[in-house]
Amino acid sequence: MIAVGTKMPAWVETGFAEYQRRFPKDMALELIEIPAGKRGKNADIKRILHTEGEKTLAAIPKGNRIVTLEVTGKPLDTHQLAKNMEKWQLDGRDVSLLIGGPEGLAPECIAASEQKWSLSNLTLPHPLVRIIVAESLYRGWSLNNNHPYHRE
Ligand SMILES: C[S@@+](CC[C@H](N)C(=O)[O-])C[C@H]1O[C@@H](n2cnc3c(N)ncnc32)[C@H](O)[C@@H]1O
Repeated sequence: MIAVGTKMPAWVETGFAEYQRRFPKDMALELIEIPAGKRGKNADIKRILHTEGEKTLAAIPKGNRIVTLEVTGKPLDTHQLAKNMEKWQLDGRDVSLLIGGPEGLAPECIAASEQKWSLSNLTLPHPLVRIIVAESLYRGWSLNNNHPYHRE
């Protein structure tokens, strides 16, 4: 997971860590935080987004599948997500899940995206998105591995 924003409040760190620690070693969830640009009164948001986008793209290991979290992306229920995860695993490439900052992802990140995943029609705060994505992936893993965490 590559997410814009650092120094998250304790509840975000705790919530994310709670799911991150559950992943098995062969499907580890790693978090790379990209510092958000300073959004002062006369901030040039376009330039800030561009810088965040460049840093985000630079953080993606070569050859990774790029999946962007976007409100306007494709919604996936838990079974569809689990199937996607199986496909990702069979394909063999690691997956970089990109989460934007206050104004969203930079156009260059959206252009590089191979798959756009929407969690809801609601615009969610980016700190919360990390936790929801971690939990959803863990639930997908539990479904694929007959782990009792996911119940119908
Ligand atoms: C506060 S939102 C950005 C809002 C911005 N106006 C936009 O439309 O992208 C910050 C980031 O959280 C993620 N995000 C927020 N809501 C989401 C949703 N419903 N589905 C998927 N990702 C979401 C996206 O990666 C977004 O770039």
